[in-house]
Amino acid sequence: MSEPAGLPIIDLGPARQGDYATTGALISHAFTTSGFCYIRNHGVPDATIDRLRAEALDFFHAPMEEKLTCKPKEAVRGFNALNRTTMYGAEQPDYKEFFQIGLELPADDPAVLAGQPLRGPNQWPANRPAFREAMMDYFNAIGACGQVLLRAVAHSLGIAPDFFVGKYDRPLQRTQAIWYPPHPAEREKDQFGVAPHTDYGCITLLWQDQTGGLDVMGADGNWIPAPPIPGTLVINIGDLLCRWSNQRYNSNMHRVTNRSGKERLSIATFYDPDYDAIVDPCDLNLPAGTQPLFKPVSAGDYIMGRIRDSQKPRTTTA
Ligand SMILES: O=C(O)CCC(=O)C(=O)O
Ligand SMILES: [Fe+2]
Repeated sequence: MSEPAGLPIIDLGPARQGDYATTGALISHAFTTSGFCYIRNHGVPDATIDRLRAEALDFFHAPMEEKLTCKPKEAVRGFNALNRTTMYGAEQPDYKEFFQIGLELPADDPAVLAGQPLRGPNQWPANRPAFREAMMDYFNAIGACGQVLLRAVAHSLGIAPDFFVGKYDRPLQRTQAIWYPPHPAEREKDQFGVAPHTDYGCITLLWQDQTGGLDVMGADGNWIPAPPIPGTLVINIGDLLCRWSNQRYNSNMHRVTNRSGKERLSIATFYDPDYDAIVDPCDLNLPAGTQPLFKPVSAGDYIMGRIRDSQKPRTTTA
């Protein structure tokens, strides 16, 4: 398939071999314009994706009582039923279910004991070892891809290739299997799977099934479809990397609708740094004479603030 307008398909192969220059230049172009690109040769095996897809669908098709046994104890891990999140300014909560994991830490890990947000053991369903294995396999494989991307991004900003990976010792990686039932006909007009939003963190890596439904904001204010392209992932940057780069990189609006009449599955990974990583534009090779637009902030505090905001109860007009 050819490239959708404005959304280049970038080969990650050279970067996986340690050549960040070619990939870095292409990434820099994509991130300074639409903020989105596709990548191929991403290194996540097809078998890893296929297995997770099958296991995740099986889980989402299970009775609600079973899914609710892994209701999140804290903000992020486990099963989230329909309507759990609302994007800022949206009229309706998002019409999606999702199951989310993060870095697996034991209950007696010091960060967990200290009550650090976004840390903890994952909430797994009791009798689904294959789902658990498939999620963990994917989590590790997509994390490895994220590391390569971080090196290419660092190169593209003119800083040492290891700058970001040095801040991803115990990353706040959140991987979600997201299930979008078809929108109910009576709510089609104002209903989104995910309402228009920008992502919160640094880099998002997305696999999507063949259904379609993701749109990205074009420079002219019109939505550009970002259809599934076999063998690729969709990559975009979030608000934290936009801030870190002093707005050289664009964290762009996007949305999901599912009017296909069928279910849609995607697997999104928000690949973000250590909780205490300090995000300071001054560390990212600011061009001479440029003033930082943002004060330093801790990655975890920033992301947690955004997650809490998305989960606030809202009065809806519908
Ligand atoms: O499911 C998708 O295609 C995108 C989801 C998304 O944008 C998000 O969860 O932030
Ligand atoms: Fe998003």
